[in-house]
Amino acid sequence: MATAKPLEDEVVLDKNVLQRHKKPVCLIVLGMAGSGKTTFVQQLTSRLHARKQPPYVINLDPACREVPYPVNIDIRDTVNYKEVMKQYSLGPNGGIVTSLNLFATKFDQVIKLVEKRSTNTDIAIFDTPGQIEVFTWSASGTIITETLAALFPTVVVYVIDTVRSVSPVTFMSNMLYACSILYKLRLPFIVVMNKIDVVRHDYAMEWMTDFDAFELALSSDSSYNANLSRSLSLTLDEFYKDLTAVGFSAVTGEGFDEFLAAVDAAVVEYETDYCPEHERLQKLNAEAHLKEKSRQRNRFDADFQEEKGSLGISTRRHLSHTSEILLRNRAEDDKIAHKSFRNFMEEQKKKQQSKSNSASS
Ligand SMILES: Nc1nc2c(ncn2[C@@H]2O[C@H](COP(=O)(O)OP(=O)(O)OP(=O)(O)O)[C@@H](O)[C@H]2O)c(=O)[nH]1
Repeated sequence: MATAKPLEDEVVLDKNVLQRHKKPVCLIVLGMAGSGKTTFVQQLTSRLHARKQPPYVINLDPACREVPYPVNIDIRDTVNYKEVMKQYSLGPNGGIVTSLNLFATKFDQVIKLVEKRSTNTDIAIFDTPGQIEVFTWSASGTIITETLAALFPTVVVYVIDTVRSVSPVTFMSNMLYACSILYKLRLPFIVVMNKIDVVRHDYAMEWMTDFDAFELALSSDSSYNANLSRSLSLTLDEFYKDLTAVGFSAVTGEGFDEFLAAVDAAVVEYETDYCPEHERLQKLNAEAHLKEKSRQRNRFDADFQEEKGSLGISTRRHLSHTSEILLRNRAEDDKIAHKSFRNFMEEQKKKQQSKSNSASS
């Protein structure tokens, strides 16, 4: 398992993280409700401000009552979550999803604003809704994450409550969730073990590196959940190996330097692993798109040729039939016109004759 080592010289760290990129590093903060995401963002923001490196902060939680940090973009200024619930007759979670969807349609404007700050902001922080699945498994969450990752160095920060995770089964649930997000987003990932001012995170670090220690923690539990956690722990071994985890206290700020070092390493990972993979996938997508386009064109051409053949005969038949009718109609019309003209002339003749008869008598 990778743990970020705090650098001794803070100035060197700042140069590494903050000067290598012309674009800000985007941190997407995720975590279960109550894990401490908002307090974490608050702590991070105030420390960065104290260093005269104010971050650009975006709140993506439409349902939060108040934001305890200076926020640059707030979803609540764009979407009224309660109004959305009322208008679409939705419950709280549906309201959050729909609000996020509405906000995602304007995300290009957020991107422009973050880009504008590129010269004087090194970190952009995105605080997400407490209902984690609303962001991680929604279309808007995916759109937001993928758009950011395509344009900026982007890192997922997964906040875990160290106090609640002392139970091995809860710890395993949290890790499974982290694993599923990592494999879904495939972005550099940092696990922040929060609240270390209450419970140190050493136990969790040990469980991730030593299966026997985790097994021992579960030994008194013979429930189905415990057995499942035991076998899952073996399965997650590979995941743990590449995972970066840092202890943090969102209340005291302990772990801040270690966290920044982890961000620095994650940005390198973004450049060396994510970007080439992203480009490779984009190339593959473009190739597949071209292939599909040419397949459709060939199919259209083939269908057109086929139709042209059969349509030619029927069209000719149709045309000759139509012209026959037209010719027949015109002849009929001529006949009628001719007859009525003859009648008219006859009548005129009769009128003329009767006039001359009366004049002579
Ligand atoms: N002792 C201690 N308490 C913390 C820490 N971080 C957060 N808390 C407390 O944990 C509770 C939840 O914190 P929040 O920051 O609101 O958590 P959240 O994940 O944003 O919660 P949601 O918005 O519901 O998702 C609050 O009472 C915080 O004061 C920490 O590092 N140490």
